[in-house]
Amino acid sequence: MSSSLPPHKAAFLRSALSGGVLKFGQFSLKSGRISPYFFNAGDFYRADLLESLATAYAETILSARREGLLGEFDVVFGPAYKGIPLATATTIRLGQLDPEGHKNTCYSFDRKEAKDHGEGGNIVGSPLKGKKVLIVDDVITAGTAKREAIGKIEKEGGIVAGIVVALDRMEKLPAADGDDSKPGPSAIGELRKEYGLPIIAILTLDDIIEGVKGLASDEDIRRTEEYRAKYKATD
Ligand SMILES: O=P(O)(O)OC[C@H]1O[C@H](OP(=O)(O)OP(=O)(O)O)[C@H](O)[C@@H]1O
Ligand SMILES: O=C(O)c1cc(=O)[nH]c(=O)[nH]1
Repeated sequence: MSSSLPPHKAAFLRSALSGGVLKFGQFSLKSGRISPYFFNAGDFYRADLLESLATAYAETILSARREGLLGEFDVVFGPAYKGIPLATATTIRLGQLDPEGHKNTCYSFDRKEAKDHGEGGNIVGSPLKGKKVLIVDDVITAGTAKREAIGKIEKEGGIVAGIVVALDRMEKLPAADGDDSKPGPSAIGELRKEYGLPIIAILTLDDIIEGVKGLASDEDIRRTEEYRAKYKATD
């Protein structure tokens, strides 16, 4: 493992590789692109992997707070479905790593379909009214799911404080005319501009390429570098 990555990034990358969460090969993305690498946060389902995932999110959040990149928040919100374990595990870990700052931090998540019996509604966990809410999710591909989550939180009276994701793929949005050779912004860049929110990633594609040297094959790294050169966003 390259030592140039900060320890929490290196540890996260190591467990993503050992748990098969980060894979190299040939994968079709939501955008239709064929990618030589894929990161499936849904594969962090084993106790040790989930613990390392929660640690990576919590440490990234705490270090962003220390560096002034992220403001205060009361609630960690995970958009259904894959965001749900991320939000609950991150909330527990924040409380363990920084009890003074986070023993009262809450979690919340949405239902994909509103429940019309029992307690009803489409939010589970902490009420959001008047609360500062941090969204945690796995990746941002087009930004659609994050826009939807922001809409739901604001509808409940919450104030979105920022977004934390596991991976910034650093790639440009697909061009409307299908011509991917033109330069363009990333979905993360567009969301930052649109909402003026801090958006923080545990790992970027640059971190992956740097960190997997010696762990992935030269061929996988070369194909990933080629992919980065082809699709890298301008922001
Ligand atoms: O639209 P974006 O903001 O770029 O994000 C892409 C999202 O799409 C997927 O989730 P999906 O909404 O398919 O739900 P899931 O968590 O149930 O898989 C994926 O897990 C990301 O969270
Ligand atoms: O763009 C996607 O569809 C995508 C890429 C990735 O690395 N991981 C993921 O869950 N989705």
